[in-house]
Amino acid sequence: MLRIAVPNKGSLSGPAAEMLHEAGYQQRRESKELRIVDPGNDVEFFYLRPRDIALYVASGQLDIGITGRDLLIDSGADAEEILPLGFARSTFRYATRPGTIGELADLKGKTIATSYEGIVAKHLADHGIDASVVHLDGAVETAIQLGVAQVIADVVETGTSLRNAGLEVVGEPIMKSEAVVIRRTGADGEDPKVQQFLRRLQGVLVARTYVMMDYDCRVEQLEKAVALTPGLESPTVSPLHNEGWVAVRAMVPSKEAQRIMDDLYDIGARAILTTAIHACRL
Ligand SMILES: Nc1ncnc2c1ncn2[C@@H]1O[C@H](COP(=O)(O)OP(=O)(O)OP(=O)(O)O)[C@@H](O)[C@H]1O
Ligand SMILES: O=P(O)(O)OC[C@H]1O[C@H](OP(=O)(O)OP(=O)(O)O)[C@H](O)[C@@H]1O
Ligand SMILES: [Mg+2]
Repeated sequence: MLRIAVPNKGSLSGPAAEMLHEAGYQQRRESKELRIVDPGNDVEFFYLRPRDIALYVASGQLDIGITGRDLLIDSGADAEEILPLGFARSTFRYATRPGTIGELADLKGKTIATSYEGIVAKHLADHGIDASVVHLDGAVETAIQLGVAQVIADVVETGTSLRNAGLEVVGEPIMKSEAVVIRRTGADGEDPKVQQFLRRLQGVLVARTYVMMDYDCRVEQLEKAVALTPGLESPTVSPLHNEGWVAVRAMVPSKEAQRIMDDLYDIGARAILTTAIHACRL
């Protein structure tokens, strides 16, 4: 039975459970459940603190886990990313009061508050900057106002928390993060159970980012039309009853669907439809 770690709280937990549900796995019914078995899929889910997941996976007790890339790197655990999942996207950045720090080198001698000591210590060491790091559990933005630090290093998504605290970012992002599937470093990459799990999640990712597009066009316009909708491998082209016309079917990225429909219309395609993809295996 495949043993999988899933975040039990925080920004990762809702979207992770939703993705697993879309991939056909049973999920817990209430947030106090710490472990469930899905016998139909031969999988056992353990609901753990996101920050602990890399450690459990590195220990070899659990086969794979879902966590944040930033949490994985911060943990220093012997685990590696095998599939990015596209949710809980964020950057990790230094921030301070406007006008206090111009560039990275100005961090020298400062005290930096963060919940991600591992990432910050490594970044400072890589840049040869000698600064102190103070660990806080959360609400790090308030540390400057309360005099615990002159600088913070924290997760930034919309920037609202920084603005509300009257802070501005310093330098470029230290890293970009999103939810990722991880496994123990060097674990068997061919394990069929793991491969099947990854294919299911990849199917959800594709279903979320592509739509199916159908349209009719004149045979003379087919090459131009196919250039607009090349599909993932190649579009399906079927004859229509009306001579000189064909029906075309191809997957297109959802974000580009409206532009592609305009372009197809301009070259004479008609009856252009898009439909959602609910699941797929590529
Ligand atoms: N506002 C946010 N937007 C996107 N991702 C976020 C946000 N806040 C945290 N994350 C991501 O969530 C993961 C941290 O999850 P964790 O549960 O430890 O913290 P949290 O979501 O801040 O929850 P809490 O602080 O309430 O426990 C990291 O990968 C981080 O990048
Ligand atoms: O750029 P934003 O969109 O404002 O998002 C970033 C904020 O979200 C998270 O905080 P959370 O609400 O989880 O509280 P915490 O700081 O206690 O973890 C993170 O730690 C930042 O503070
Ligand atoms: Mg938080």
